[in-house]
Amino acid sequence: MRGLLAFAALFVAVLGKETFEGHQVLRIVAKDDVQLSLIKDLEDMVEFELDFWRGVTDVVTPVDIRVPFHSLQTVKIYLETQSIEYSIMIEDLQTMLDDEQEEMESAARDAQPRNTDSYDYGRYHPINEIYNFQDMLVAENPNLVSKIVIGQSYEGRPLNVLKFSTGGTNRPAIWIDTGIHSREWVTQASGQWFAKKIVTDYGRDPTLTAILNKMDIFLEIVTNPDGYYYTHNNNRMWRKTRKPNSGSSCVGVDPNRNWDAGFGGPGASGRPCSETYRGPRANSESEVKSIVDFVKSHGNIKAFISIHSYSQMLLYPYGYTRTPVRDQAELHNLAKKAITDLASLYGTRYRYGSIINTIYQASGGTIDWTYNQGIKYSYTFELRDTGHYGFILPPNQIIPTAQETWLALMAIMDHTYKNPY
Ligand SMILES: CC(C)C[C@H](C(=O)O)[C@H](C)S
Ligand SMILES: [Zn+2]
Repeated sequence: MRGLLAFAALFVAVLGKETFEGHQVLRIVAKDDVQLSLIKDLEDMVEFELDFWRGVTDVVTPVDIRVPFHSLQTVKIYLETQSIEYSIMIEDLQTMLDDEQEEMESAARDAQPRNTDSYDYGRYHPINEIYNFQDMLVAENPNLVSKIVIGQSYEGRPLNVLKFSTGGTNRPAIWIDTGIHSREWVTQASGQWFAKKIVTDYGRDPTLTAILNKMDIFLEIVTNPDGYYYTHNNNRMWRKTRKPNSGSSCVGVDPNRNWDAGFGGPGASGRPCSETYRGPRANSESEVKSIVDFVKSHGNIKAFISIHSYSQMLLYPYGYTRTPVRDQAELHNLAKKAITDLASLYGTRYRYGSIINTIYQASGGTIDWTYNQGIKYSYTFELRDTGHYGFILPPNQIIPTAQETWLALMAIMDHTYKNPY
């Protein structure tokens, strides 16, 4: 096995594509708070190179950790000697990634779609295909869709935002972003489906038509383009931006810890090698600063929805403090309505609540900042699944995920439309 891994390391060195032979994802369940803190201690054992797919929340919520082969035995002994229960959620990550790659390669051999009707929404697309999709959608719907570039990523890729508008000037608006964490592929895929759904349903669905006759919708599908490109070409597990950190060999900042809301407080890391590294200062990442500048210059955004995966949760502020938001009751009730609508399609069950009470403390987060900007209807989704596949959700779940999520989005957008403020 070690010989194979040495070869894999060589393969990475030569072709620059990280492989994950022998990596396992462990699902760890703490019995009590003592065990929970022992699990949390693993976060600081940097030599294990652990990747927390789902962080420490509370005793009842499992923690999912990707453990590289070289740390597996030590980590399992650490858990077993403390009688901490764990199961192996993914036996060999590379096997799953090989299946995913095979599906993508066979689909990529199909002819390139000539329009957004023949575009395959049921598979994962590389960044150039998503950019082409955006341009086709705009060309096909010139009276409804336009593309604005709100900035550039660190590596110089355009930060494209699709604007859906039926006229007016600076109308009250709804913002949706997907893919700010690049490895959460079901979100960018769902974002493409949402874009097509909007142009398909306008003029047909009375609720959406009413919304778009009075409000605009902004949709940023590839919110972290450098990271997304990197997941396709170098490291499928990449989450952060791709800007180098001075003084460190580790690259990237967590773009969901880089906002000026409780920035630098508990719930983010000051270590550049951490997956939740907050960055040297708030808005240090152009991918974040570009949205900040857009929100401030627009000044009339009424709902802000940032879409992640996985865990099946609908979250509202705050993440950085236990202080409830002023509009907690309304946001809680709306979240309940939204997840009820979501579940009505396929029975997918979501948890909901404030970030800090439902998942874990997270500082410098997107929707904490947008809420503090006065955007009352600020939500974070965590799409499918609850961990069986995690970030490697099979493509046959893309469309069902997008369809059910759309029902929740419509609930939030309709409420925003009917409750102007
Ligand atoms: C609001 C936070 C807790 C969401 C979470 C994260 O950024 O860690 C994503 C689900 S990855
Ligand atoms: Zn995320």
